[in-house]
Amino acid sequence: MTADPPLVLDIDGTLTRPEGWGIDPRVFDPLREWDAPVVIATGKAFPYPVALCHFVGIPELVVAENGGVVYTGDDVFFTADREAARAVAEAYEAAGYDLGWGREDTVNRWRETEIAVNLEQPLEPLREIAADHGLEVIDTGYAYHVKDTDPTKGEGLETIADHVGIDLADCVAVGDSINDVSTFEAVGRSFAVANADERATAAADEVLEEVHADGTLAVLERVRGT
Ligand SMILES: O=C(O)COP(=O)(O)O
Ligand SMILES: [Mg+2]
Repeated sequence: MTADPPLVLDIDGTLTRPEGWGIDPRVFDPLREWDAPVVIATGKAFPYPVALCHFVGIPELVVAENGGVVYTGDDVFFTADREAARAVAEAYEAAGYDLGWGREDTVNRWRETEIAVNLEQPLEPLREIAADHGLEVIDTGYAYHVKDTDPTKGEGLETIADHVGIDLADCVAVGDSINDVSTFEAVGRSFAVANADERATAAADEVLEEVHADGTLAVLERVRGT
């Protein structure tokens, strides 16, 4: 007997349309019909992956904010220090810079543990201020994330796997950037889409020929029922 393997999917760069932004609608049906848990592991703020699960129509199994927030479907865990990230944002703004998302900033408004900065903003002062506060800055290709070095998507995934009772060795992960490396290290099989950055490409078991959701859809075809 064969069964679909549990999935661990990144959002930006992985479920996106070939042009790089917006969820590709072709992923909705296969994910809703997937016969095993689907974990969404993202750098985005907590409400975004929850909403994605809600609208796809799958149980909410979520690693958000690069591991800073974990939702097992029953319990929420916060595993990083919100105050430190907020202090970095304030110091960056006090130095005359801007997070770059406009006045109402819906990118950070509901963030609980880290801060995201628009890629068009200066990186070096951000890195320096973050380092002064003991935090790191990672570039996902979609934003700079000011975060604790400690929690990762991979650790968040372990929490969910324990709770839901899935074996990480059975899991298949797809991702595109540095924040997916810890996921790739945690699971049995990992795939980097063709648009992935160097770190994700080096960490993945396999690098796909297809970009974005085309890559993810190709993986679903291959691993379905295996
Ligand atoms: O929030 C980002 O910068 C990237 O998000 P992702 O982890 O879903 O690709
Ligand atoms: Mg990504």
